[in-house]
Amino acid sequence: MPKYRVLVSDPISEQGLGALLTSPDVDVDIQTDLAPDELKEIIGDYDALLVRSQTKVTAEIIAAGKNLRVIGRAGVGVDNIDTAAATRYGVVVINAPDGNTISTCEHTFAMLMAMARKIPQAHGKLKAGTWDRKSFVGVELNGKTLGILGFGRIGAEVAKRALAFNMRVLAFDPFLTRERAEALGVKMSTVDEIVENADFITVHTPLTKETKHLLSRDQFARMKDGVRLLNCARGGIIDEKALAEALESGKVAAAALDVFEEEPPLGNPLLDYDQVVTTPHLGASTEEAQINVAIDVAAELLNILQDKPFKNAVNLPSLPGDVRQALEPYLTLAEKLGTLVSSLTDDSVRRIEVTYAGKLADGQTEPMTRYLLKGLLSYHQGETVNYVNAPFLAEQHRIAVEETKTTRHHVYNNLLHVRLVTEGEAVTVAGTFIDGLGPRIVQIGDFTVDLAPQGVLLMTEHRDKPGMIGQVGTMLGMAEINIASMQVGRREEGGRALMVLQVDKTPEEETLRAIEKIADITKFRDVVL
Ligand SMILES: NC(=O)c1ccc[n+]([C@@H]2O[C@H](COP(=O)([O-])OP(=O)(O)OC[C@H]3O[C@@H](n4cnc5c(N)ncnc54)[C@H](O)[C@@H]3O)[C@@H](O)[C@H]2O)c1
Ligand SMILES: O=C(O)[C@H](O)COP(=O)(O)O
Repeated sequence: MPKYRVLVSDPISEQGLGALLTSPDVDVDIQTDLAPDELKEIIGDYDALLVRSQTKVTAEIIAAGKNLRVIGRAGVGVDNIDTAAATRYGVVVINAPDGNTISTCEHTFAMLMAMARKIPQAHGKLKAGTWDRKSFVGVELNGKTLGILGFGRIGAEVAKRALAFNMRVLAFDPFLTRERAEALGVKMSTVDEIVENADFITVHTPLTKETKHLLSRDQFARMKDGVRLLNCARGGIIDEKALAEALESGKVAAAALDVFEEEPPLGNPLLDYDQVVTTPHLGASTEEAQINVAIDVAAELLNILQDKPFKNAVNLPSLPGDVRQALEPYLTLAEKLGTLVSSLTDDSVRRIEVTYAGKLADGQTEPMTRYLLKGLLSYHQGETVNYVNAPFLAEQHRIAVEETKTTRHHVYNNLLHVRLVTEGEAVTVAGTFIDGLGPRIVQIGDFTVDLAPQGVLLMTEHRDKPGMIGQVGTMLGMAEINIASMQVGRREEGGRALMVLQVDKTPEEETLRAIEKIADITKFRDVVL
């Protein structure tokens, strides 16, 4: 009996989806002609949704996906998915960023050459019966300058091919370093330098607030006369109205467009220009790319559904496999400490102060804080909290999160110390990971303890006096609750003391309340870790 239901709502290579289609854990439904309302109506039945760029995964659809855990995009761009809404609802969004790089780069190059040599126009005329050689004089790429805006996977591949054609390549990307540019034989440039010096300009950025209309009237005015532009990334990076004007004036000699601000671009005036070479968003449309992206997204989707590590999440920081493996024990520890510290107070949380000490301070701490918040919030909010939405929910509850790192600790080689501050009190816990022993809780309040963070914990704060352990033990015995381990500590003889019992199952409410009422018990808590 399959455990998970996956809906595929866009055409995705079935060959590539093999891992999902053959998994006994998964039931896959392929329905590629759903209207938005139909999708909204059925999405509640599925654990995962798999799309390309056609399906608009809106906040409304995500909200209706009561069981939705993951949205997979068989491709790069996730602009058709409301990722902010997915984060709010705790849904992981994954993509397949590598599988269509070469296809899109080759398509860009095909468009570049088709535009330079007017191949589609000549082809159309000849097919229509006219042998016209004088209207289709093109330009060479040899010796020309290509400007690349966005030097990620596709941009860098385009550069390699342009260099092979003896073009000079100028590149701008906020993450491009001089060393990498030099190693690849391209000149690191500013947007202005590209705009003013390039004969051809191609864009390979995502569409964001910053890249929307990256090339617009201002830039066109400063371009070389007769410049040629390409967009095989996302409609809207080049301002379409400004482009039409520049084509009209002759400032831009030609454009090659695979993507549009509105798709399909019905009635878009750009289609009327003879100088515009165009394709209907075909960058990733090769047999190879479609199989690759489907294989990648199917494998990741399966990993997520089966609670295995995954790497291509768009709304979660990605961790390389070895980093994740090294962090794994601390992630569990952090989550358990979050739950434990939450169980120590009834007040509403204002601030959480996390200190990473010793070895822990050297590496990435964000994932541990994320797991800590998940443990902390799910103590009160249960399963609605997960690793995706925990930081968002903490922010929504106005819980300030403060992280401190200190590379040394006088006792432990690594220590995760958590102080939770409420309106009226502050509670503290700490844990460590000891090789060969595993994760340990080493502090509760101001008491030193040594406990494995697991199972049912009963914790009392009481006055140190004879008979306290006996009374609690007797009550548990009467309720047939077995005690697996016990820790006691005190500040001083006759002063405040702590007792932590690890028991085999959670006692009935009646037993818990009876223990709470024992004279001289000042605080009693139970928690499942
Ligand atoms: N036409 C298609 O069918 C098709 C296929 C695949 C990808 N794409 C699109 O191509 C684009 C690039 O894909 P990729 O796989 O190379 O992505 P990528 O993430 O590897 O590269 C994008 C690069 O753009 C850079 N960038 C972001 N903001 C920038 C800015 N303001 N100025 C300059 N650079 C900026 C980023 O730093 C990054 O290096 C995306 O928009 C993707 O959706 C289109
Ligand atoms: O971002 C992408 O991967 C491309 O735009 C491909 O989109 P498609 O899967 O709809 O062809």
